[in-house]
Amino acid sequence: MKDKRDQFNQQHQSDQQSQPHRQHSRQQQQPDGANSANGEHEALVAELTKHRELNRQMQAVMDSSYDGIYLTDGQAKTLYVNRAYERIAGIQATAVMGRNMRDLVAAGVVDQSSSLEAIRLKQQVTIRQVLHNGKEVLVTSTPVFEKEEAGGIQYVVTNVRDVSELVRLQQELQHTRALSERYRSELEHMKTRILNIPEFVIRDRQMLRVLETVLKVAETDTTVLIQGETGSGKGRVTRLIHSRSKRADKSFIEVNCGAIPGSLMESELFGYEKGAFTGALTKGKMGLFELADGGTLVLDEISEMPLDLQVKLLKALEDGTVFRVGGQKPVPVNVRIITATNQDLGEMVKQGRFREDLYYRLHVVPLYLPPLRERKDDIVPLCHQFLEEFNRRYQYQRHFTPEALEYLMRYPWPGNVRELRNLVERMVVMVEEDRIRPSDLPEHLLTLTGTTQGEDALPDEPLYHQLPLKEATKLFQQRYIRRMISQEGSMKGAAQQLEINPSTLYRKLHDTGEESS
Ligand SMILES: Nc1ncnc2c1ncn2[C@@H]1O[C@H](COP(=O)(O)OP(=O)(O)OP(=O)(O)O)[C@@H](O)[C@H]1O
Repeated sequence: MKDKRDQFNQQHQSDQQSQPHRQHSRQQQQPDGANSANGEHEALVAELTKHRELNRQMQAVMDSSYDGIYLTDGQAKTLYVNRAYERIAGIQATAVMGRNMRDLVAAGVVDQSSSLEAIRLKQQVTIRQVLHNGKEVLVTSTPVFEKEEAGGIQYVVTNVRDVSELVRLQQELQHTRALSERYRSELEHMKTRILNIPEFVIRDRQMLRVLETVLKVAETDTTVLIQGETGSGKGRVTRLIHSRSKRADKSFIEVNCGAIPGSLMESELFGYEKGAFTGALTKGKMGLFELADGGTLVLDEISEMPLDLQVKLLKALEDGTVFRVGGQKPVPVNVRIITATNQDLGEMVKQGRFREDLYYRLHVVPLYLPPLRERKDDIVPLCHQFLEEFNRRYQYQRHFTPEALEYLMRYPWPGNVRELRNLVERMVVMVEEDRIRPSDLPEHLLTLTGTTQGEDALPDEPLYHQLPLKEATKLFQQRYIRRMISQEGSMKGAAQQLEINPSTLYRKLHDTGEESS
């Protein structure tokens, strides 16, 4: 084949070289008056030249194609293969020229023929072929029909693409993906160890990211706003920020804005001068801002702060000074403020229930702690942590069976980590054997798994059996209070409805019997 191609090229070149000479001699030889024969002859020569040029172009295309090209006639007899085909198949063109595809399949040169299929089906066919040299190729055969209508197949043009490289790359990619997935999970495991926060159990990826941000902002004095459902760990995060900050050895003061009556909040936060109001101490009193000077002040349930006080808080944050109630001169304070809430503060701003300017001032670094049901990876490690804690405390060797853990994984945990911690403690204390099985779990947990129930939902009857009356009353109270808070939109509103004061409501809501951690 190569010889044929070279012959073709040589022939073509010599044709071109000889052409001007021949034209010249024709001009010399033509007698005058023989114009018409002359014209015809010239047209033929021009036509021939055009065809030769076209042929040369086609040859160039075939030779420079990276894909193999294989041409057969309508009976599958090989007419032509290009250089790329020789390279891909690792054979000389002469080995297949003039041979029928049926013979080549029978001889094992190729395992199957798409040209034969295209002839049989009279349409384009694509197959994957394995060549005798082991290469994997993608072969597309296109039949070319004779000009006459209903004519048979004149040629079959086959494009042969070497996909071995592609397949190898694909395998490599899969391997690399698997490897990087393994590294990623190892890295995440290592990260928790590097973060070295033994008291903080985290496995979930979202939480790891939150914790990374926490550790980054801890070193700065930025205002942090922590949002998340009740029991999701906001309190823990605030303590972590303080303990990792350069203020760690200074005061850390937490105040729950929902637990202080609005009328007292200003004097609690900013202090008062002597004689500021009836009942005020004669020498006046420092506020929490002043007490926290040099350290960290946590304003929990910030959504409960009255609007007029929000203005004063913003001013204190902007100026770094506070005015005591009844005081005239500003008192400079150096306090890092961390705020926390289980309400959607952005939504409250939209509803005009929280000042927008303060929101943006607090929102410098927002942190969102996802609810436990959205970070199920944390459930089992948290269980183990709490089991360890309570086994140590009560001198037991309790453990959950895999089936019991399954239930814990499926439960929606409306009270988040706090609820999980309480449940583990209850289980450790109440079960008879060391194994904690599904039958030991509270009924509501068994019936609620797989469903989501709002945290304000009141428990079903079965929840109470097995529980001592004191426990059951406490549980009922907490759920009832939560429902009232979400109904009223604030702790204060709920306290009013329930005819108790906000600090009692707050205490009852958080009365878990747990040690403060
Ligand atoms: N990642 C954690 N690892 C270990 N214990 C945790 C974790 N997150 C929360 N806890 C524990 O869960 C309980 C509830 O957490 P915390 O008080 O921080 O929640 P909270 O979001 O501040 O709740 P609330 O909004 O009701 O005040 C605490 O006992 C806390 O120590």
